[in-house]
Amino acid sequence: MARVIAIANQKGGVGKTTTAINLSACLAERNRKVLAIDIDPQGNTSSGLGIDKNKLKNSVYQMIIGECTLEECLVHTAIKNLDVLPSNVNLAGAEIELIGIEGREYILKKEVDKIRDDYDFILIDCPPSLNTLTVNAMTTADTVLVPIQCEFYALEGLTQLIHTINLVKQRLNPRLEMEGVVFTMFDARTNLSLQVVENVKSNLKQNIYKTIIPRNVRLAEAPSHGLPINLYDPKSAGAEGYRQLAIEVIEKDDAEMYEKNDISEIKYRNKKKH
Ligand SMILES: Nc1ncnc2c1ncn2[C@@H]1O[C@H](COP(=O)(O)OP(=O)(O)OP(=O)(O)O)[C@@H](O)[C@H]1O
Ligand SMILES: [Mg+2]
Repeated sequence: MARVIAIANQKGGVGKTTTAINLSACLAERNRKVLAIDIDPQGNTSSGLGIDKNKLKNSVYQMIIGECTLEECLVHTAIKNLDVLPSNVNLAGAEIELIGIEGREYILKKEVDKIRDDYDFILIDCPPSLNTLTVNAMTTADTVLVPIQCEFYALEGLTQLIHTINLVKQRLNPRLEMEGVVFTMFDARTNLSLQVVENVKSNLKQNIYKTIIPRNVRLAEAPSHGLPINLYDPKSAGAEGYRQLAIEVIEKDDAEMYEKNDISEIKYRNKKKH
């Protein structure tokens, strides 16, 4: 059954979408079946994976307001093992349309529950706010992955985010856990990047991924070609970073599954390795 990871941070421009695109693609490259869900009206995960977001008949918006099913908005990308639920600017209207609708926090979960068994990982790219769409993602998810940009204001807003995660856990999704924090846009030439990493490590009790994503211009260029980094420039430092992160995410997921001692799942995964 898929591990569902919401990629969230209400701070803008910290690398949520870049992580959603490239972690999805690097997990798919390791033979995991992946669904990337774009619930940001900016639709950058969709376009970054080569989907023409303005030509969609069905998107997450139609699914959220009940006009289509998940399967009707699913797109199989040209990348092996990788599907996308795309979004576009229409989704910006959903927030208002959902006001007063009972169970609006569970709309995404109800759809995703139908296809959980079809994937190994489902990654949800959240918008830069703690709105109904982000709450839908957290209600659907098993864990929340928080990208943190290596810059001076890195920790700003993190308390609020952790508070929101705890609220969702108490009231809507008791299963929800913190996946961990991943540092993005690390610049080895500056002391500031190093200071931010040290500061966050000493202040945060959450799991912190060992992999640190470097600042790499190839990562910024890749979306304009509609390609993830492992296809756009497989030898770049950015590709190396996201491949390493994918390995860590798989190892964490495997370790938790072994802890649960789920024999059928262990057999299934052992087969995937070969
Ligand atoms: N490691 C990196 N190296 C270089 N550029 C990066 C890196 N990660 C992200 N960027 C660039 O930084 C900008 C913001 O990244 P991204 O869109 O992933 O952030 P975001 O958190 O999804 O933003 P938003 O909050 O608007 O959704 C983009 O232009 C992206 O190409
Ligand atoms: Mg984004």
